[in-house]
Amino acid sequence: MSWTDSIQALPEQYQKHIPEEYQKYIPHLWLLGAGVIGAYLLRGLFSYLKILREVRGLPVKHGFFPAYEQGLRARVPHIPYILPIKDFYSRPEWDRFEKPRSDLLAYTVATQHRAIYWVANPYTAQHVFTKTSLFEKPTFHPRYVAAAKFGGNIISASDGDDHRRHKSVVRGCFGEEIFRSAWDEMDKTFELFLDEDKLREGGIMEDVGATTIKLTYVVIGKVGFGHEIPWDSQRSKKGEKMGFVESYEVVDRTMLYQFTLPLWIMKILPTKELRRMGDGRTAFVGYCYDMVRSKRAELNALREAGEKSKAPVDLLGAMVHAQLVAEEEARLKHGHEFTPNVGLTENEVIGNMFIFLLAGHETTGHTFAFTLAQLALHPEWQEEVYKEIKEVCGDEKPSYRDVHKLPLCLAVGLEAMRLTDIVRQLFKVAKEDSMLPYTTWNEAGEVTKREHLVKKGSLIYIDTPASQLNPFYWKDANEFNPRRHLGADDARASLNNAEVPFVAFSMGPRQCIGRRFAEVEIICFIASILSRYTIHPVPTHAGETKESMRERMIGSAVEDVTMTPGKFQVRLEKRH
Ligand code: HEM
Repeated sequence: MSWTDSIQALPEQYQKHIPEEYQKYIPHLWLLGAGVIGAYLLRGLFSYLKILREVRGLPVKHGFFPAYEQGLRARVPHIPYILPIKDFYSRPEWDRFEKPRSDLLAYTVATQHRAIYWVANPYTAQHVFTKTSLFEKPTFHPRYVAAAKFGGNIISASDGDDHRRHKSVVRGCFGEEIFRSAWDEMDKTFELFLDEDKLREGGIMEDVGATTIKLTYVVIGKVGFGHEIPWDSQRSKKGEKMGFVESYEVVDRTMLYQFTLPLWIMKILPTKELRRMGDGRTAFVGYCYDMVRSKRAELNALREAGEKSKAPVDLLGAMVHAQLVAEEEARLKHGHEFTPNVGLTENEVIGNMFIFLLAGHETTGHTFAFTLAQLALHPEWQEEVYKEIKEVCGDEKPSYRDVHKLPLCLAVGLEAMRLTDIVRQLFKVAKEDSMLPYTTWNEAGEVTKREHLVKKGSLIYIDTPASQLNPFYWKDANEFNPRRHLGADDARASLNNAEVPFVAFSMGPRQCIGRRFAEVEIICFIASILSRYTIHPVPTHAGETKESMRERMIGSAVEDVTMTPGKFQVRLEKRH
């Protein structure tokens, strides 16, 4: 029997469903299918060989699937060559670069037809972030596609016109009034926390990560959406429509599902939890639309009455306000009422509010937790910060007017973030062929500066945690030393004054637009807590070593959407 006969013989049970006159084509279909698969494999092979040539000269690791995705790599098992998690991810993060003695690594991933580079050099990172003619944001990446689910937004916007359009409105949100509001709300929420958790006179802060995330969540609820969020969660009765606070809480708690599952899946699958997620999303989006429309009507009414509106003190109001300003400017420029394509659509305003909720509190809440852990382990820095607060505020309670005078309060937060980076993976794609600088070193630690030719289309992953632990750039990289963020004049921590480029907020035109907002929250929180309390670790047994406590408090953190602290306690002792 020839091989075509045998192919024809194989799917016999299916053949009877196919009209007889077409049965003779079956072998051709098989051949066509085999040809398509063969062509795909051949293309894969050629592209793989091309990539191997491109990455020659660098330490290279191979894998079949992209086993480096944050949120995935800490959860799935290591399967050599198929899902080689351990080749792609290490803790401490610098280890992966230390062993091959290079702060630039290359990966080939069979399912991705492009070279992939990992950067752990802060200057290379700065180069990639700021050379916008050479590198751009890969908005095709699933992370950004998912983030656009609730409406186009600044984080998912492509570099250039689209990003500029979003930024022109979103930038308008982050003015002095909003920063003051962030301070005042953080201050109020800190007092609420002391009362609710009965810690006014000191005591054990039970689950530090869960508490600090609540603090920033309450603050973004008020400063983002203008709503008072209670300390404890709310639940509507069966059959009742969710109120804003409950829907906000449901969406926030299930953010990963909200960005990955379509609404109809949540509605049809018969699990209570998924249906609750879907109901939460529907209610939350509805409230956002109502809020945007009523804010717009309110501000428009003021404009028509010829009254000047006050700068809003919540982000949603500020965004609607900034949108109206963009439309007004276009009107003045073009001289007519109709202003199409100016600023953001209503859908995009909602999309950006989701981003504020996503980016605006988990990041800062986790930073607070790691900062408390570092301070508990370094009482000497608590005293330094206390001295700064006393010199600036005396016996007065720290307030927003002191925000520029408390650099060390901010620097402890930045240093905790350097040692435990929060966002962790930042991506770029090469727009052109260009040279990427990097460093190698020999056994004796002698450094050689090199360059590697990166071809157009390659993916560049900035490994922010490893960049911030690179010992060839950061002096005593594993030491907790907040002063390294203050610059030579020991003055400002916030103006990229660190001893080498600090990449936790990214850099260049796509750097974190909420950075100052986060910084104000950090300064307020640290000044509030350290002006009144000293912070202490809670050992599990007498004589527990500092190393063991560090491991429990910081080393137990796991990667999720952001770096998430494990459960640990600290003890607050009231100062007298
Ligand atoms: C410690 C706190 C924070 C950290 C570590 C942080 C970090 C980052 C990083 C690394 C990026 C770049 C992301 C990328 O390129 O994919 C980013 C972007 C962004 N962040 Fe933050 N962030 C923080 C707080 C905030 C806050 C409080 C807000 C808003 C209230 C915010 C809003 C944003 C927005 C809107 C972007 C997109 C900027 C753009 O693409 O132009 N972030 N953030």
